Amino acid sequence: MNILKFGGTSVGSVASISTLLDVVAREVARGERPVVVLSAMSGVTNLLLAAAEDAAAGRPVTTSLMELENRHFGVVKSLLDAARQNPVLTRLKLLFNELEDLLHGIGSLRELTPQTLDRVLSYGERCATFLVSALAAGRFPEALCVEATELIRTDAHYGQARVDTELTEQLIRGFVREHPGRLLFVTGFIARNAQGRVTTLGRGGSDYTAAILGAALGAQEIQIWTDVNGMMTADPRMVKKAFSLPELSYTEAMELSYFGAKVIYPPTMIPAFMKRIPIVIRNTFDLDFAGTTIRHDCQPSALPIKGISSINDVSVINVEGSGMVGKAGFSGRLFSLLAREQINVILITQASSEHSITFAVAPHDAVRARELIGQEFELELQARKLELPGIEQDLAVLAIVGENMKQTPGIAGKLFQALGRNGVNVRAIAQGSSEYNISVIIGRADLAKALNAVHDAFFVELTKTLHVFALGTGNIGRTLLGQLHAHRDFLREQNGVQVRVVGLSNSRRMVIDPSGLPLDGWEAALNNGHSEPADLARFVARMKQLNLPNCVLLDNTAAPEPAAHYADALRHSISVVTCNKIANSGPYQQYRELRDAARQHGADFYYETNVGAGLPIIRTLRDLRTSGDRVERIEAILSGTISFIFNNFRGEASFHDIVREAQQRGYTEPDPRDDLNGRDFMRKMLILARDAGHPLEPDDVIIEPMLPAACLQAPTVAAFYEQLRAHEAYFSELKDRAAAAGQVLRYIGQLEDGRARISLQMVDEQHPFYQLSGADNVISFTTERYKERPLVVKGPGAGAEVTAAGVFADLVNVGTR
Ligand SMILES: NC(=O)c1ccc[n+]([C@@H]2O[C@H](COP(=O)([O-])OP(=O)(O)OC[C@H]3O[C@@H](n4cnc5c(N)ncnc54)[C@H](O)[C@@H]3O)[C@@H](O)[C@H]2O)c1
Ligand SMILES: N[C@@H](CCO)C(=O)O
Ligand code: NA
Repeated sequence: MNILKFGGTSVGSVASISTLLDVVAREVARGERPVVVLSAMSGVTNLLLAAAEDAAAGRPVTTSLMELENRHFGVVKSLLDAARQNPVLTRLKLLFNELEDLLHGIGSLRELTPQTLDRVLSYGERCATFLVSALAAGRFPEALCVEATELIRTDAHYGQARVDTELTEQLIRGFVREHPGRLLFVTGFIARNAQGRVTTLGRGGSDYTAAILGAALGAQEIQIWTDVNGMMTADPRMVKKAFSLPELSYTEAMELSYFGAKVIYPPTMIPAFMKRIPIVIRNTFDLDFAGTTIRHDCQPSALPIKGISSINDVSVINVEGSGMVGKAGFSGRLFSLLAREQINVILITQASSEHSITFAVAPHDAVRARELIGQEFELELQARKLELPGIEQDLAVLAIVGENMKQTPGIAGKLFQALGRNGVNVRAIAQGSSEYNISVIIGRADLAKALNAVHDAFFVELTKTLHVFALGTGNIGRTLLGQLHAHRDFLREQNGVQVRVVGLSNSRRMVIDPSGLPLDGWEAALNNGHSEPADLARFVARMKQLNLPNCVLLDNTAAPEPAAHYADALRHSISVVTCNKIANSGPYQQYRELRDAARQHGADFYYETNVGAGLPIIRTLRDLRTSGDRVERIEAILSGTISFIFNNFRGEASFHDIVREAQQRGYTEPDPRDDLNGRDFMRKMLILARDAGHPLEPDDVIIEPMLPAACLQAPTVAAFYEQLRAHEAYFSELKDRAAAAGQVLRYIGQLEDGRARISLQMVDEQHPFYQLSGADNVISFTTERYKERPLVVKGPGAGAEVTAAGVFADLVNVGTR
């Protein structure tokens, strides 16, 4: 035999009541005779409460009564043939008249006692249960409406009465024995005390009714029919990736539902828990969904946690002072006081120094709690042995829950790493030694970010989402977006990463969409009605304000402006990935500041493509240094453009045309003068020198120009190309001189003893840089370990595909090291 409990939304409409009856019919068809427990129609309890308060305040209640009548009558008229409506409407009308008299009584007395309120509220369940049983009678002639006042006996604690279990079980069994073969429709929530007065069972009371009935009758299963797909891994309104849990233990279900997940009210599970009756949470609006089963013998799960619960508004009170140290009974006094005054304490922590106790309460209790402490500890306060506590507001609780956490190291580490990396400050922590709940208090504004970050960290079989704010849609930017689009399935399946581009800007337009821009339709998005004129400061401000987890600022521009925002982003724990060299090659002070900000705020700052595009140069240098090696000398060709020029400047080709070709192939900077005047190379040498441990300033890198002065001074790109043409003779003379000596031209950078220089050289076959083609870069590191033969990295060092690929790799590595 099963207990089927239907919540307010399941009896809220004509459609849901029909479904409800189908569910009952399915059970009956299987030869079962379930007991059905019903809540009031959705909204009705609140309506009754408001009507009672109105009556007590002398306000009219006619509108409320009308609404009540309309809602119930509406269902009867839609679901019952006209011929059978009358007796049902009459009986309902009788109930409404009783209620009206009661409200008039309250109005005359101008008084609403808890006892009377329970009586008023009972009409919600009584009307709904009568209504549903009357509708059911058409399909099941054995249907019987039962008021739980006949079945459940409580004390006189109105509003939240305590059940006399023994007597109640006798009553229930007796009733069922006396009504063999009947299909019972029982009112949830209400009961009766020894004086015969109506009582209610408190919040979630109908679930409790179901559990009491289930326990008394030894039910096989208690089904709680609601309007959501069972219990989920986190609040689905805040965590889009939250998913329904197939199974939970009673403990886990209690831990999860104390916070947030109001699917089931925890105390209601106790009778079921005692008798080990599974509770199945089902969705009336999704019959195919199997639901969540709460049972004592769950299948073992590989996941360390079951879910993350949260309370999105709490206040914290921190009681501090020397008077507490080593003082037995202090916390006893404190918490008895709060208990006596009905202040619910959500979480408590005390450091072993005993110098302070922190506890969290609902915001509406905070001021009173503080006042009570002021009164209770007046003497200690006067003697300055205690400080009058302050109230910290706008806080939230996040808790990870699961029985598998027990005896498993690393869970807390993972939780705090996810929080720390995302810049979420933890204000207080609590974990019981039972080890199935770790709770942290954090700022309310960080809750959504924290929930998502922690969800990503623990449910690793799901994909992690990177939230990217990208600048630049030029040569590199658009190529990268194309690569991300082309590889999105691979990324998700192989790396468990989803890249969501939330913000995109070029120098003209920008667009921000927290749900993610289409990677293949970004051009349209950048120009449609949701986009706006580019405004970097606003873009960055929105990025910070959205406060998304695993957030990355991506700079694919060649502009100086974005660099000014890197440190700010890093300080907000937003990682920065850039192929733009400007930030790393400005004043040394700025270079340092960025690294400090990244380290202090747990964010990543990746810039592999600053040197040698996608070639692993920055990474190699870092690995050498972190493993204790010391770089003695670097020799390198780091201008892909110039490399391409010298590799192709042969025979009849003109210098001018080759430079143009390098630009067309996407090797050059947006302004090719930056390559040919050595500035781009200088930036790379500077970054390498700094990464090798030398605090150089830009002017410290000596550049021997490879162009005649007139070319260097050209005021525009067009003028620059004209000058190149005008100096063809100069270039071919250079080329011929090298050829005559059996050599080739190479523009080479050197770093030795902390000094960096770039110069034009002619090298012969013996030189390791002789053999190059295309836009190859080559770098040779001579170090303490690589002394006899240097470590050499060589390959294409410019071009959109290889550069975008390097940025891609940096992006995917965010948060992994
Ligand atoms: N070409 C290569 O092989 C290579 C290799 C390594 C690194 N890089 C670096 O890649 C970067 C981009 O080069 P590119 O060839 O794609 O340049 P590009 O000129 O083609 O594109 C630059 C983009 O940045 C945008 N932009 C400029 N200022 C902006 C601002 N303030 N806010 C937002 N967007 C802005 C422009 O609108 C454009 O979309 C440069 O820093 C370059 O040094 C290039
Ligand atoms: N313009 C650069 C691209 C790589 O940073 C070059 O030619 O090397
Ligand atoms: Na690189």
